[in-house]
Amino acid sequence: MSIVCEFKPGLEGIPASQSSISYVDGQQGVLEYRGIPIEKLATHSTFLETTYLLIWGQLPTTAELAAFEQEIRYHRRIKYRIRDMMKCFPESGHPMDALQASAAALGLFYSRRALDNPEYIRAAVVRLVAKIPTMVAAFQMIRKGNDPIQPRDDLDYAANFLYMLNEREPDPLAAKAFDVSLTLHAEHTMNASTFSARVTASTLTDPYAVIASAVGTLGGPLHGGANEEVISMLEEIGSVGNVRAYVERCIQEKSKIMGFGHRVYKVKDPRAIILQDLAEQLFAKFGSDKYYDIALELERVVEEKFAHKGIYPNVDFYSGLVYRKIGIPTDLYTPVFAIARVAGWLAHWKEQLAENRIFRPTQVYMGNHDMPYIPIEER
Ligand SMILES: CC(=O)SCCNC(=O)CCNC(=O)[C@H](O)C(C)(C)COP(=O)(O)OP(=O)(O)OC[C@H]1O[C@@H](n2cnc3c(N)ncnc32)[C@H](O)[C@@H]1OP(=O)(O)O
Ligand SMILES: O=C([O-])CC(=O)C(=O)O
Repeated sequence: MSIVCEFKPGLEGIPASQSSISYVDGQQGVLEYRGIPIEKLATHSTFLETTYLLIWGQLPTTAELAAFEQEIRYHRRIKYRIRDMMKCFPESGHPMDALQASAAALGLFYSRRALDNPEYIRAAVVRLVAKIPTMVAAFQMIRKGNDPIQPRDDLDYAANFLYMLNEREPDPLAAKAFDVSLTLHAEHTMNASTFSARVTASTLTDPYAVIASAVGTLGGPLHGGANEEVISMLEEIGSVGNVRAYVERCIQEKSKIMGFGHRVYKVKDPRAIILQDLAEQLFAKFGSDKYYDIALELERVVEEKFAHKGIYPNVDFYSGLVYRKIGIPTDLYTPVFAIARVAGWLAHWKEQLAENRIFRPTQVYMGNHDMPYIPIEER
């Protein structure tokens, strides 16, 4: 019996799972993790506390959080074989490709699958949350010709990453802004990379393969890769006076304006509002950014031209301006997004395992039937 159902390109509006991890109301601009509004988490929580919330379903007690933070600290280091492997990567390679390969390589060391054992799940969560930032920072050091910087146990998660990246302790405001940005990027319902993670998880493969497949999906310019593209676009526009002509050219050529539009949000992304505020706090302390005025004008002109289509800044629009002020190189913006989204991917991995059925959708076949086989000499 064949079931006839309507094909929806990009599976728009089709539920791919039941989930209690996060919630988005795209008309009202609401995002909640486990029912808690993102604004509250950005103000009161930390990335590691939020990670715990996403993965284990409730906010940790003081003791639970301390134990989790301690485990993460303990597992931050990466094996020398992983560092040596990274030294063989071409310096010109994109850091997202380096991260995908390195995440997959973790499976070589820890691939024993005990997916029904909560201790195995916790160990995999801890290793991935702890080691992904170390791998991102290590590739940055290695491609500059330096040895990776060892993590520092006296620094918290965000400050330690910035330290490993720049070889100096970050300013407290920069570290705080980075931590908030990680919280904002940690999870977002059934986006492309999370869907990819859940499909991979549903085959009961190891969690390192799950994360590697999600990293590969996040990198595309229509998804997490847009944060890097936004800065290239602001560079190309060059001045406030060029903004209108740039938008008009995009309309004429039917090309996408990076950092705008979203499958779910039809208003300004609530995370973009918080990121813009973070950027302004950083500018107030460390001086403004010449691209900020261009970004503001771009937002104004896009709203004028596209409000009827519900196209507003998404999470990728202002994040790059925050990262630039913190001193993160442009091609690390998407790996930094991945550091955060690992939390959401792992929450979905765990949720998928709890009620697993392998993903195996169908297709609408558009080809021919019963075609003749034409011998090669007659073609
Ligand atoms: C973390 C994240 O992944 S956030 C998203 C990051 N991606 C970007 O910023 C890239 C730019 N944005 C886009 O490409 C899209 O808005 C996406 C991929 C985010 C969402 O795509 P979809 O839901 O498939 O929307 P779709 O591409 O069908 O666009 C719907 C309409 O809005 C227009 N539109 C959507 N986004 C944009 C944009 N950024 N610039 C110009 N027009 C746009 C489309 O041209 C289309 O117009 P039409 O109906 O007249 O043909
Ligand atoms: O939800 C989406 O489609 C894209 C995404 O990951 C996000 O906005 O964080």
